[in-house]
Amino acid sequence: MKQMMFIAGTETTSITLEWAMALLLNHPRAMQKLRTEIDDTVGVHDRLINEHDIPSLPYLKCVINETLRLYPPAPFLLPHSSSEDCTVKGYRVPKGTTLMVNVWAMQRDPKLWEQADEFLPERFESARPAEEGCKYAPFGMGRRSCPGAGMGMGLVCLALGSLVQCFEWEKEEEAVVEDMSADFGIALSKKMALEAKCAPRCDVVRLLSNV
Ligand code: HEM
Repeated sequence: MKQMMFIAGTETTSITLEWAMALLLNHPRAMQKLRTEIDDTVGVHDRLINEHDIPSLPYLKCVINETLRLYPPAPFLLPHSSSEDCTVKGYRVPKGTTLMVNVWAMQRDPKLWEQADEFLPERFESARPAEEGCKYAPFGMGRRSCPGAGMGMGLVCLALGSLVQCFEWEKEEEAVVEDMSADFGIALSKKMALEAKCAPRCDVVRLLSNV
């Protein structure tokens, strides 16, 4: 069980972080808006962002929700199996059928989302992910949805928030950052591993030594 939680919890969070950083590097206005929110709420020099700051950082959550919409780390969720014969919208599903849910397609469906392929974190400012019904499900749905959703969001918030709070970021190689193609499999990873340059904006060593 411990091993399963480790596997399920590490790749999903690291993949989300990589996509989020790539999206922010390609959208400097969003990067600046996020940095301003963190600077205004947490500051730059005195302390590192911590879990108590997360409720006061709505745009950080919008950025992560929008990243999970465009690049859900588990694009087909996990395979499920019907426990009974049933009929769904006229389709007969015999007991024992393996069911895959294509959340990647649902979350980019232009019938469900305006400017579906665009990175617009602001779309989550008014919408609450839990109220988006079946069109937004990066953690799955129902009884077998991700038990680590809260922890996963918290980890990505802290990791992304720290990277933006502590460093100035620049693209290393335009082509690599701008190429947002994905490797589709059980996990949706970035085909070209992200490379970026960073420079400390605050006394990172002193701040980290206080952790
Ligand atoms: C951004 C972070 C994460 C994302 C996007 C994510 C997403 C998912 C998804 C889509 C599923 C399958 C749900 C389904 O098939 O309906 C799942 C299952 C699971 N996740 Fe996560 N996850 C994340 C983080 C974590 C963390 C941090 C942990 C644990 C520490 C975790 C533990 C698990 C476990 C144990 C399952 C299997 C649940 C079952 O089979 O009933 N996940 N996750």
